[in-house]
Amino acid sequence: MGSLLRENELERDDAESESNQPILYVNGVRRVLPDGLAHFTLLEYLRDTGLTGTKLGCGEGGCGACTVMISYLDQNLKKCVHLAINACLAPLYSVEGMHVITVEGIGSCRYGLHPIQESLANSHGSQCGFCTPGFVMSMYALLRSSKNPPTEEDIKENLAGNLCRCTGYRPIIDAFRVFARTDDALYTIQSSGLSSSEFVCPSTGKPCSCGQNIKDAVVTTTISSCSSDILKPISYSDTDGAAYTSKELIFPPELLMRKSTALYLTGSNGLKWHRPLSLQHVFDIKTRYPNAKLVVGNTEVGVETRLKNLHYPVLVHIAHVPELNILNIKDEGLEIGAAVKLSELVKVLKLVIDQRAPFQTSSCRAILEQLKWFAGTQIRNVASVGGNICTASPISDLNPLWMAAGAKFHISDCKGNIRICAAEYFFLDYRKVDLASNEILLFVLLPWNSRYEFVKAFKQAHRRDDDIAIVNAGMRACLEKKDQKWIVSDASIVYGGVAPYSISAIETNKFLLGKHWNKELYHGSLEVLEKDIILKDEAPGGMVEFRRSLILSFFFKYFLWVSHQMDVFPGFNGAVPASYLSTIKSFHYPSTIGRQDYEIVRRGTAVGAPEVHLSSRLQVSIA
Ligand SMILES: NC(=O)c1ccc[n+]([C@@H]2O[C@H](COP(=O)([O-])OP(=O)(O)OC[C@H]3O[C@@H](n4cnc5c(N)ncnc54)[C@H](O)[C@@H]3O)[C@@H](O)[C@H]2O)c1
Ligand code: HPA
Repeated sequence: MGSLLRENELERDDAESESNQPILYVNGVRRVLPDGLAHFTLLEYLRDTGLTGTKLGCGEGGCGACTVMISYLDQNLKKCVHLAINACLAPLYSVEGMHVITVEGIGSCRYGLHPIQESLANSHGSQCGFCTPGFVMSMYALLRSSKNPPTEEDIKENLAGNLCRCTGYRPIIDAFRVFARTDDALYTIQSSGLSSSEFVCPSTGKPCSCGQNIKDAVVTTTISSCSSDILKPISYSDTDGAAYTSKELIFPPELLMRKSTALYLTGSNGLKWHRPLSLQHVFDIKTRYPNAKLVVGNTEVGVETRLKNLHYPVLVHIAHVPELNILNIKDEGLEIGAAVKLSELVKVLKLVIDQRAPFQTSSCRAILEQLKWFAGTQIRNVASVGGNICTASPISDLNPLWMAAGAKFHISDCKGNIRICAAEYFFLDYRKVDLASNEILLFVLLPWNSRYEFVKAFKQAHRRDDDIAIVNAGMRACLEKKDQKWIVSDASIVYGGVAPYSISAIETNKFLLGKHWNKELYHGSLEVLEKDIILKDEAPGGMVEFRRSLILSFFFKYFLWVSHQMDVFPGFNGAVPASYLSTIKSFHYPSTIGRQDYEIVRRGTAVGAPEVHLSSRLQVSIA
C-alpha cells in the first residue's frame, strides 16, 4: 500500500494532506502508488501491471512507441489538459494525481475499437504493430486536446515524434486524414487563384495537365491522384472521421476535487523523490541537499540516468511550482518561468505574436519557428525552457536564440537573492553554466524588439523533424537610418553545433557595427566569420567541411532575409532578386497524397488482394 511520506524537517502542508495517498488513474481505474518506486518510469510501471500495448523502443523519447496520454487539471489554466508524452522518460511519480490513458484504454477488439484504431486497421496502417499503439495515442491526444478538427498539417506535425520502420507513413496518414479539416480549396479549380485553364496537381502542388479532362466537371470535388479518370475521396479509409464523438473516458472527478500536495517518496539505491509545490520548499530542499538534481520533463536527466548510468540520489521535481511557471507579458518583454513547458511556450508565443505590433515580436517568431523543429510533440509537452537552458547542450536549438535575442536569465540562490545574467554570458563550457549549486534559474526575460530589429533562427539536421542539429544559429541585427543609409546599430550572431557550447561570433558582431547594410557588408562579414568561428579538422562531431559551409550559408540566408524585410522601407536599396527568394522561405509541409495502384490477381482466397490482415485489429488495440 502506498503512502505519502514526509520528511519531518520539511513538513509544511496542512493536516488535510496527511490523509492523501499518492494515486494515479490508469484507463479510468484508480491506483494507489506504492512508495519505493522513484526509480521507475511510467512505462515500466504500466508494463509491469500488464498493460503491454505501450512499447519500449529507443528509451530516449525519440521513437514514440511508448506514447501515452496524460490528463490533469492545470492549476494555471484551471482546466483539464490532455497531452501525449513518452512513458519511457516519464518518472512514475511525475504523473501522480493524473489520469494516464494507454492504447488499451481507448478501445479493444472485444468491446469495440476507437475510430482512430478502426481507421488505422482498415487503412493497412500497421504491419509489425510495434509502433502502432504510439501512433494511435499521439492521434488520440491530438483529437482530445483540439477544440476543432486539426488540419492535415497539424496531424503531420503531431506525429513527428513517432517513427515507423516497416508500414510506411502513407497508410498511417491516410488513416488519420479522415479526422482532419481538409483543405478542399487546394483541389478545386475555382479557388486555386489560377486561371481555369491551369489545374493544380494535388500530388505536386503545381500547375499540371493531369486535371484537364475533369476540370469542367469538378468544382469542389476532391480527387485522388494524377490519374484524373478516377474521382475518389483522398483518403482510403472508410472510417467516417466526422463520426468521432466524445464518448471517451472522462477525467476522474476525484482528481478534479483533489488538492495537490507536496510529495516525498523513495526509490531503490537510496533515491529520494521530492515534489515541492512552492519555491520556498525548493530552496529548503536545495539547502538541505546542495547537490539535489532539479527535474522538470526528465528528458535530459532521464537519458543521463538510464543510458549514461549517472546516479542522482536526490531528485526534485519542480514542474508544479507556480513561481517557476509564470508567463507574464511585461512592458519590457515576456517573462517565461523556467519550468514552463515548450508546448506552453508555443501557445504564449502565438498569443503575443497576435496581440503585439509585428516588429516587437521578431524574437518570438524566431523562437516559435525553431520550436517547430525541436524534438517531437511528446518531448515538447514535458521538456521545459529552464531544462533546455541549464542542460547547455552544444546543439541546443534555443540557446543560440536566447543569446542572440538578448534574453536575460533571472537566477535566485536559496536565500532568495536574485541576480540577472545575460544569456550571452551564461554558457561557460561544455554543459557548464554560470549557476552555483545553491542557485536555480527562475525565469527568462525575452525583450520585445525595436522597429528595425530582425531576429531569425536557423537549423540544419539530418532530417527536419525530431532530430538534433548539425549546426544551428540565432541571429539578430538592429538597423537605423543615418545620412540616408541603413546602418547596423547592434548585432548578435550566435551558433550552436560548432563548439562545446553555443558561442557568439564576437568579431563578426563587432565588424557589423556601424556598417551600411549592403553587399559589401555581406562579403566583409563572411571573411570575418570564417576566422571568427573556427572548426578544426578533427572537431568532434565530424562533417567539418559541411559544418563550415553551414556557418557561412546561414549568414547568407540571414543577410537576404533582413534585406527582404527592409525592402519596404524608404531609402533601402538592397532589394533581393526574385530568383533568390526561395532561399529565405520558411518550410511548410506540402499537402501530400499518396496512391498505390494494384493489379489484383487473386490466388486462392486472400493472396494477391489488398485484404486487411488479421492481426491489424489486435495491433491497433492490443486487447
Ligand atoms: N530526449 C529527447 O529526445 C530530447 C529532445 C530534445 C531536447 N531534450 C532535452 O530536453 C531538455 C529540456 O527540459 P527537461 O525539462 O526535460 O529537462 P530535465 O528535467 O531533464 O532537466 C535538464 C537539466 O536542467 C536542470 N534544470 C531544470 N530546471 C532548472 C532550473 N530551473 N534551474 C536550474 N537547473 C534546472 C536539471 O537539473 C537538469 O540538469 C533539454 O535539456 C534537452 O536536452 C531531449
Ligand atoms: N533540441 C533538440 N534536441 C536536443 C536539444 C535541443 O535543444 N538538446 C538536447 N537534445
